[in-house]
Amino acid sequence: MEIEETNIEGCFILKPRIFKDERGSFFESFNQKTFEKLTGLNINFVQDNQSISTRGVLRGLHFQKGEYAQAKLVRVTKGSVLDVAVDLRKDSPTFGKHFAIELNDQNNYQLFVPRGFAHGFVVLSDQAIFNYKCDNYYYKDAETGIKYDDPDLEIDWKLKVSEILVSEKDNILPNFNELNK
Ligand SMILES: Cc1cn([C@H]2C[C@H](O)[C@@H](COP(=O)(O)OP(=O)(O)O[C@H]3O[C@@H](C)C(=O)[C@@H](O)[C@H]3O)O2)c(=O)[nH]c1=O
Repeated sequence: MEIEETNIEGCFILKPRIFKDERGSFFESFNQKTFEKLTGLNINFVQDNQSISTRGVLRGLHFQKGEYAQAKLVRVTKGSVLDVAVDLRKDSPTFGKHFAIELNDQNNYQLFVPRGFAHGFVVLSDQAIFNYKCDNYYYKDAETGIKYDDPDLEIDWKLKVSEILVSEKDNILPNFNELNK
């Protein structure tokens, strides 16, 4: 496993060591000891999630408020997505900036998104299976987010607007500036 810190402090790309042989391939998708050694973090993941989506589906940008905030370790086990993490830490030099990366079933990269971020992804392949670990439980009443096409965030989602499909809930999320009032 190799690790790369992104332009946003605390946000890491994890690149697994993939063993290939005549049968196929193998990699460790999570190893607590390695994760702690490489990130220097002591995170206790308590929930694993999976979603399946078709091309153009955009889930996000989501986060849970206050004490319900979640750090996430995200990856794609089928297909390809553009994954985006937006820094919402008010004291951060990269507040309001985002990091975007293509995660797919070829590179098997994982993105670690700390607490204090909004997170979302759009599916670039016909279908994608998205898997992630969270360090805090889902809590419906704490759910919120930012509208994916927020003008201040300037995220390039790589697809045409007409190709993007969001849930009703995500379509009425507030803008970034409303959040900061
Ligand atoms: C996220 C979540 C949803 N649900 C339920 C609520 C709802 O009925 C159904 C679908 O929920 P959503 O529409 O919120 O699912 P989704 O849009 O996939 O939400 C996820 O998006 C990505 C980008 C994230 O970062 C995640 O943290 C999470 O917010 O699943 C749970 O039971 N547990 C959970 O942890």
